[in-house]
Amino acid sequence: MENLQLWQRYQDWLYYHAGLGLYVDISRMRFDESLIETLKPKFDQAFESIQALENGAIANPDEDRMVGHYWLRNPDIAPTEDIKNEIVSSLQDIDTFVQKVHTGAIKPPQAFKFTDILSVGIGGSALGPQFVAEALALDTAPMNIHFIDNTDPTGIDRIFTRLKDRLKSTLVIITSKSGGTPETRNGMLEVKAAYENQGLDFAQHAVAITMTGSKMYEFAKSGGWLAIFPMFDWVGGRTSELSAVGLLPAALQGIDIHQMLEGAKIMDEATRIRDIKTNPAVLLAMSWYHSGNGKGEKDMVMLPYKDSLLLFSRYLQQLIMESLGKEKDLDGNTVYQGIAVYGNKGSTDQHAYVQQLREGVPNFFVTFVEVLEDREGTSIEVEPGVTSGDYLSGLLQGTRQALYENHRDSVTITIPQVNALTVGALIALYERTVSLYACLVNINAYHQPGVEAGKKAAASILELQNKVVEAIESASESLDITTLADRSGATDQIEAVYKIVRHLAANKRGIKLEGDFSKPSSLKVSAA
Ligand SMILES: O=P(O)(O)OC[C@H]1O[C@H](O)[C@H](O)[C@@H](O)[C@@H]1O
Repeated sequence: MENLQLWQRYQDWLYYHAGLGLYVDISRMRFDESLIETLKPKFDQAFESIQALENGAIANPDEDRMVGHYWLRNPDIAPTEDIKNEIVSSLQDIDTFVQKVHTGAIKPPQAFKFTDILSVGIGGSALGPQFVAEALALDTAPMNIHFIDNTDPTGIDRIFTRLKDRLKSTLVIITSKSGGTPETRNGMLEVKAAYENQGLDFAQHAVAITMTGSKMYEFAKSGGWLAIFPMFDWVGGRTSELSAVGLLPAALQGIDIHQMLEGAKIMDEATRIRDIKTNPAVLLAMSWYHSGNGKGEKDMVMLPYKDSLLLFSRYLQQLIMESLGKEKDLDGNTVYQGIAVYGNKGSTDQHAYVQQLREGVPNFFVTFVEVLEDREGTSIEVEPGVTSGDYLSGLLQGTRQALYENHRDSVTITIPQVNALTVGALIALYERTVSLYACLVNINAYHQPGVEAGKKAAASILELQNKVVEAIESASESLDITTLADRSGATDQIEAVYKIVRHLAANKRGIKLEGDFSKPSSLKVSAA
């Protein structure tokens, strides 16, 4: 296509939201108008099911749950008065609690004020707060946030080392919707032990965000923790950033959570419009559909040209891949759906893998995120008439063009600034796009049956570990791995037994492993 034709296509397809100053440009996706005709009936159906969802239909049949993250930013549309009140009072509780923490009305026993936040959670209970902290928290924030989002002892120790003497002025937020996620439970127990080791009263530092009645809820309640904020049954983990999960840590960092909610509310309204060309989420869903042929054949490379948006792609990885990565469609057919998401930031990634994007396997489309304002204040000139920000802008344009010329498509989202309003809007834009796309390809975006398999397998490995240790302790001689597996009642799980003893031996857990490590069958195991 000639440049002038492209310019026309750009104008024909440009979406602009005046209130948010947000643009969506899909002109560099090579679809033709016939796609609209094909997709129109599917979109009509999608609008119906999304409205039903917003009205409180059971949208997650597996878990018999409503899906209500849209109500969080507009409680007036909640399906019942009770739900509306829950949302409003949770928000008030957050505001009050945060104000008291900031003024020192709620303070740790051994310091004047809370200075830091330690957030313990995983998946949807970590990714949103991490993205928003990176995007919006200032260096002058009233409190600094740290995350434990894994059960990695070294990772946990690194945080303790960083906090050192500040543990006594750190507020710990344990976030788990289910209240039963093992990684989060472990993180909580590790943090609790660290407080006790320093002679500090953990309960006076601890806050839980979880569903009422969960294991974590009972633990926090019986332990007399500072506060418990509710996680609602009808908010999924990956769409929970605008519930207490994201709002409490954000507000503690001095981020304007009301603006975040406002941005999301405005975007929700914009993406309710039942039209293809004037609904930004429809434009994105259509682009995804076109690019991957409705089967996720192409990966989504997220390239925000702004350091503060570095974690956007990581956040979207869960939102998109956990929602869309499904084996079965709603009719039970095997479909293997999904869209793979990766990316960090531009222009940095241009010096890493853009070579492959430009010339290698054409199995992706790019989403550029452009931020118009370079910085607050003026910039120096790095060359006559040119600033660092001009470079960033030029590199984005250049990469978009170079990719397009080589038949690599892209979408570009442009925002005026990274601020609470636009971040809230971006979250809502992608939440809605995921909902719409899931309807287009006829899958349930709101369950995650595949996640359970790994969790169950891990639990059975830990059970086996206990049997293996018993077998070693009750043996009077050293055992080879085959015999050990037999005695553990796990003859056919010999590889798992081998890996368990290798791990225990590496961690001074009272087990000795001897022999030729390149030949596992030669190894002898005994109690150390
Ligand atoms: O918040 P939690 O209940 O601890 O869950 C944390 C995460 O657990 C699982 O991996 C789910 O698949 C995620 O969707 C969820 O965000």
